[in-house]
Amino acid sequence: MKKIMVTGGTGYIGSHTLVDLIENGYDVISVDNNSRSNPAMLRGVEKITGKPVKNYKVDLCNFDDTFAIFQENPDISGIIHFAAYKAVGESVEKPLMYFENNLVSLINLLKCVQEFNVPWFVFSSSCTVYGNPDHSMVTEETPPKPAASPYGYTKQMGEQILGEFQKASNVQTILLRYFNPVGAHPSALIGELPIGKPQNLVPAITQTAIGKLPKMMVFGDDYPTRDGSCVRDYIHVCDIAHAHTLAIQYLEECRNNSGCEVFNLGTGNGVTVLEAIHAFEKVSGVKLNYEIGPRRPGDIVAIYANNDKAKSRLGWDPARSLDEMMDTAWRWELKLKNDEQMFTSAKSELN
Ligand SMILES: NC(=O)c1ccc[n+]([C@@H]2O[C@H](COP(=O)([O-])OP(=O)(O)OC[C@H]3O[C@@H](n4cnc5c(N)ncnc54)[C@H](O)[C@@H]3O)[C@@H](O)[C@H]2O)c1
Ligand SMILES: O=c1ccn([C@@H]2O[C@H](COP(=O)(O)OP(=O)(O)O[C@H]3O[C@H](CO)[C@@H](O)[C@H](O)[C@H]3O)[C@@H](O)[C@H]2O)c(=O)[nH]1
Repeated sequence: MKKIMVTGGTGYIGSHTLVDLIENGYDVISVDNNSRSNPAMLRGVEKITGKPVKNYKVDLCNFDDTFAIFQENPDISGIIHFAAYKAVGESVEKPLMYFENNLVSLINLLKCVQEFNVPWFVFSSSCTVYGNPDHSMVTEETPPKPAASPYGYTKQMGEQILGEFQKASNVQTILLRYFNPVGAHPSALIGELPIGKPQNLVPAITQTAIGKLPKMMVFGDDYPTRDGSCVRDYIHVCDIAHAHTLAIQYLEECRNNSGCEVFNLGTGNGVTVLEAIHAFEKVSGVKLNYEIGPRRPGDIVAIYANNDKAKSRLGWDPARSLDEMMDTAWRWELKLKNDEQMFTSAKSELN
């Protein structure tokens, strides 16, 4: 059984990917310092899969502690590197914190990859690398534009570091550019746990619907789109998670032609903010208290994926609908309300 190290395994996408890897026969370990997540998330992973999962509570910016994990696990076949800070606004306020955390952790990991001859590496990138594109539909060949934030630069630089490292080391590398991951596992045992006031659309919707937030704001309805609100490519987190298993299988079967390959992970459908809200209202039966506000500075007008490459090369089939995304996000929010106790008590484990 191949062993995969998942960094950021107690986070949103990492936890769903642990489930998918285990269900597809991989042995996993997680490395997460819980700086942005709740350790209780792994209990959900264990409940779904029936398997215990070990998390190393280590800051990947600490080289010695990171190295020690590899010494203990010299049989790691691949790394899926999710661990990073991801809040765009915070990155504008604290750029050094973002450059340090997201880049030092990556470099430390790559030094260990070199030392321990780990053959496969999968990196969490983002459609943020395309900036505000000239055409809304982007392919992997669409040239990256200057990033809109320090966070975006960490993803662009991460891709560049990996591209150069791959040429020098021959480590088989895949860069996955996620569009907008949303929703939760259908069991409602794991999902997204935003820290503080949610900045992203779907958690803002579900927290408003449940009454944690009094109302939500639609950031602008005067864009040149079909209803004036911004267009994004929302993609179910379980479909994103499965793409990682497929990426590992792709590397395992030596189908990686160039050594460092990029894949867009989106559904290929552009959805406006208002369409997303209406889909939520339909599946939940809850009328959302929202109002139209001003544009959010830095927002991209419209972007969605051309996902042909991931479909044809990885055999990926992102089949879950917008309704399923909203339904699972809502059921997770309802579950959180009931299980608040579990997450509050688990919070005492944080740091
Ligand atoms: N969620 C999105 O919308 C989205 C979109 C595009 C790309 N991404 C990228 O995908 C990855 C995962 O995102 P997510 O939504 O699961 O985020 P998340 O915040 O839920 O998970 C990231 C995890 O990394 C951990 N972490 C951060 N720095 C660490 C460090 N130095 N050492 C050890 N652990 C550390 C955090 O505690 C957290 O559990 C990130 O790299 C993010 O930039 C996310
Ligand atoms: O309360 C809210 C929150 C969001 N939006 C709008 O909803 C859309 C989506 O916003 P959001 O969920 O914040 O996603 P993005 O702005 O597309 O950014 C996300 O998706 C990018 C691409 O994956 C990642 O790089 C970023 O880290 C991640 O925050 C945008 O038009 C926002 O203006 C609102 O109208 N009201």
